[in-house]
Amino acid sequence: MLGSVVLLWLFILLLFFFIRVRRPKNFPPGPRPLPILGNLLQLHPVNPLKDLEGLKRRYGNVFSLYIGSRPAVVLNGLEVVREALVTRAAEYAGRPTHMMVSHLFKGKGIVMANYGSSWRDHRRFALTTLRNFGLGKRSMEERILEEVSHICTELESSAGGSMDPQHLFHLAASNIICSLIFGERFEYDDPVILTLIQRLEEFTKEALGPWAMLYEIIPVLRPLPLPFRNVFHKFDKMKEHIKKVVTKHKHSRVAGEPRDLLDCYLDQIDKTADGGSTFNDAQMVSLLLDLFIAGTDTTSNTLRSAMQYLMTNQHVQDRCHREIAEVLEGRADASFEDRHRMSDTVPLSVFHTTCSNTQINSYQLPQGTVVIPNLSSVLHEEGQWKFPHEFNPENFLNEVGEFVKPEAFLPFSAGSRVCLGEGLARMELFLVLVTLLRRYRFVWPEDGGVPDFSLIFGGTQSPKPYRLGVRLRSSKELPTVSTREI
Ligand code: HEM
Repeated sequence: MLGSVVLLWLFILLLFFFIRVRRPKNFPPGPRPLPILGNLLQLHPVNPLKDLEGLKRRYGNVFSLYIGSRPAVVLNGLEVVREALVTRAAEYAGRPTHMMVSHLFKGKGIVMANYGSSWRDHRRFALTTLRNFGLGKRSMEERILEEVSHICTELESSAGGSMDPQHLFHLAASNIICSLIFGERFEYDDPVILTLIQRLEEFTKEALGPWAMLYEIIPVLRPLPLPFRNVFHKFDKMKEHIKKVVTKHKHSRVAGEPRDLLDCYLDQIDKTADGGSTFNDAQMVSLLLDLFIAGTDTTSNTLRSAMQYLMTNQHVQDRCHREIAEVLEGRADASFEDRHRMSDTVPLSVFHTTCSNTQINSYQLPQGTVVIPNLSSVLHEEGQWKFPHEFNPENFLNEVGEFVKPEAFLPFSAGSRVCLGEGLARMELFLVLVTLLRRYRFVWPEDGGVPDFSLIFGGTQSPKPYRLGVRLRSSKELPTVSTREI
C-alpha cells in the first residue's frame, strides 16, 4: 500500500517537472508553467501586482503566463496597451468565457458580453440613454447633487469627530446609479440597500480571488460546496432584487413615458418585439446588474482613496479649497486627477480576449487568447509621469502650471471597451469632492494610527479601512468667488 502511494507521488512529481506545457509558436515569453496549475504558484494569491511587475522587468512589456492550463498575455505600459486596445481595437475586444464571472453573467449584459451584436446594441442603448435622457425631467447633475446633500447631512452629524466613510460613499454611489436606472434612492439605514452593498463589496473581491481561480482551473471542483459557491449565492441574491424592481416597474409604468433607464428598456422591448432583436427580459436584468455593480464600488473606492490622500496632505487640501472658486469656473484641477491616478481602482481592467489571430510587437496571438491590460503599470509608468509613484498634482501640470492630461491617464481603459460610465463617474467625483471640500476640512484623526496607503487588491481595489476626521469650515473660509451654488 505504502509502495503504491510513494509511486503515485513520484508519478505526480515527474508529471510536474518533466511534462512541458508548450507555448503556441511565436507567443510572448514568460515563466515556465506547471501542468494543471500553470504559473499560479508564482503569483501572490491575495495581490499579484508586485509579481506582475517583477515578470515585466524580466520579460518585457508583453509577457505571457498560464492561468491553469490557459495562456494569458499581460500588456504593460502605455505603448502596447494603446496598440492593442485602440489601434487594433476590434481584434482585442472580446471577453473570456471560461472565468467564474463569465459563468455568472452567462455572456449577457455588457461587461462580460462577448464582442458582437448584443454587446454593441446594449452598449449603445445604455450610453445614449444615460447621455440623452439626462434622465427624465431631472438632469444627471441634479440627481448627483441631491445625493451629495445627503452625504453632507451624514457628515454634519460627525462634525468635530470622525467616522468610517466606507459605507457612506458606497451608499451614495449606489444611490446615484439606482436613481438613474431604477428611479429610486434608499435611505442610508435601509436594510435592503445595506445588505445589497455588503454583498456587492464581498462579490467584487471574491469573484477574482483565490477560490475563483481554483474554480476556473480545476472544473471537477465546481459542484463541490466550496467557498466559491458563496459568490454564486451573492450574485443570485442581487439578481433577485433586480427582478423584483423589474416586476414593480412593469406594473407601474406608462409606456412611452420613461422615468428611468429601466422604463426606457421596457419601451425598447415593445418597439423591437417583432423579432430579431437582442433586447429581452434576461438581457435587461443582466444590464441593470452590470450598471449597478460597475457603478458602485469603482466610484466609491476612488472617493475613499481621494479622501485619504487629502487628509494626509493638508497643504494640497487647502490649495484645492482656495482654488475651488476657479474650478467652478471650469479650470480642471490637477490634484483631483492625480488622486484618481493613485487610487488605481481597476488595476487589471476587465480581461479581454482576442477575437481573431492577431499580433502585438513581433508576437503572434491566436484567436481566443486571454489579454490582461495592466492599467496599473500605465498609471505608474516611469517616463510617462513626473512622479510616477507618489501623489503629486505636478503630474498633471505643464512647465507653465497649466493643466494637461497625460496620455497615460487611463483609469477607465481605452478603445471600444472603454468604461461606459466614465462621464458619470467623472461628474460624481467632481461634484462630491468640490462640495465636500467647500464645506469641510478633513483631518487624519489623532487616534487614527499611521496612514496606510496600500490598497486591497480585487477586481476593484480599495483603500484599507480608516476614519475620516470631519471639521466644519467657518463661513470666512469659504471661497468668495463662485459661479454656481451647490
Ligand atoms: C471611478 C470610477 C470607474 C472606473 C475607474 C471604471 C473603470 C472601468 C474599467 C477599467 C473598465 C474596463 C474597460 C475594458 O474592458 O477595457 C470598465 C468597464 C465598464 N464600466 Fe467602468 N469604471 C468606473 C465607473 C463606472 C460607472 C459609474 C459605471 C456605470 C454606469 C461603469 C460602467 C462600466 C461598464 C458597463 C463597463 C463595461 C464596458 C464594456 O465592456 O463595453 N463604470 N470601467
